[in-house]
Amino acid sequence: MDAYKSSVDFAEATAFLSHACYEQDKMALRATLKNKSILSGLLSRLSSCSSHGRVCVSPVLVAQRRNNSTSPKLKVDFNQSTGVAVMHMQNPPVNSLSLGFLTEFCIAVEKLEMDKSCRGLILTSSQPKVFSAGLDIMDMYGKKLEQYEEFWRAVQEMWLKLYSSNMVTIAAINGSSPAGGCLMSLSCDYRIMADNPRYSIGFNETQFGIVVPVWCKEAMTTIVGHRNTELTLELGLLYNPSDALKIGLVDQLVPEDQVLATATKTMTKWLAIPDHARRITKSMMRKPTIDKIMSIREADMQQYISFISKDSTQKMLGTYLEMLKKKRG
Ligand SMILES: CC/C=C\CCC/C=C/C(=O)SCCNC(=O)CCNC(=O)[C@H](O)C(C)(C)COP(=O)(O)OP(=O)(O)OC[C@H]1O[C@@H](n2cnc3c(N)ncnc32)[C@H](O)[C@@H]1OP(=O)(O)O
Repeated sequence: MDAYKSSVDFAEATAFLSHACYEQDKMALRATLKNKSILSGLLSRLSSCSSHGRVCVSPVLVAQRRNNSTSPKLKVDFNQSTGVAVMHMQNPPVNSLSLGFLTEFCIAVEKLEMDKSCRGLILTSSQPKVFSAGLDIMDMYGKKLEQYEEFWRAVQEMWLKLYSSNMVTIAAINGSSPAGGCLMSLSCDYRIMADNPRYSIGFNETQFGIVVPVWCKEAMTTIVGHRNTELTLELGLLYNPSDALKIGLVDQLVPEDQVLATATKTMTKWLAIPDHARRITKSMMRKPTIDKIMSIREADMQQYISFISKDSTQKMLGTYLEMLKKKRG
């Protein structure tokens, strides 16, 4: 129950935040989130429900839809005639999933989710050569415990929002997508990747001494099976696009300049299926994983905080950051 409530806390906050698109408002609301007494007041006004595995919030707190909204880290183009939104990630240089980015991302997905006319979401990158570099290591390095907690809650929420979305979700992977970037695309219904051997996708975490959360392992197993998950996660493997296709980590490869067009065409095919039947089926496939994750959400949080704040973990992250920076110098 606590785990469920926590999810609603963040969902409520993100829905509320969609009224307040600017930095000051976001900071104020984040502060509010930390204040349990205010939060419980807000919660009592919130009627929460769980439908087909998707956690949703009371429409009372949901903002009016605004089309083609532009925020600093995301650009959302919503075409009302097709019912498809294209979300361009634009968090330079490498679309790392920072707390700020994840907050905006959750708000944007929540807004689209609540808009009945939006049936499909294509996720892509505005950055050259990179879909997403994964979690922002700066948010996992040298921070206070409460900052680790806030960050991890946003990571969990990003995954839950995408994985449990009622919309058809397609990842148009137009660049490298390691670690958290791979997780983000794995949460979608379909993955189309640019056929460029310079790009890579997978989970490299163990290579620099960290471990993916159990829910990431679960989600990956449902897609590429136990053996491929075992090999990828233990060895920290990143695949080139053709190897990723072979193990089923992506569904289709296309020339780089056709990624978005193919995603749009594929979306039309998916949207030809009656929504209710597709949604119920999606829920049938994903709800067991979502339920499992919800039931361990707080334990997962504690495990993350204790792991990430260890001196040995911090030392390895520091070394990895140095290595990333030296690569350029
Ligand atoms: C119990 C559970 C515990 C823990 C679970 C945690 C699970 C963690 C998941 C993660 O996602 S951790 C992040 C893993 N990501 C990576 O390892 C990717 C690292 N980045 C790259 O490999 C490359 O940057 C690239 C994405 C392939 C792009 O290469 P490119 O040559 O185009 O860029 P460059 O490497 O020069 O980077 C530019 C700039 O960006 C900084 N950077 C890169 N990635 C990250 C990141 N993930 N977080 C923060 N910063 C990142 C890099 O240092 C450069 O910075 P600089 O300009 O200051 O030098």
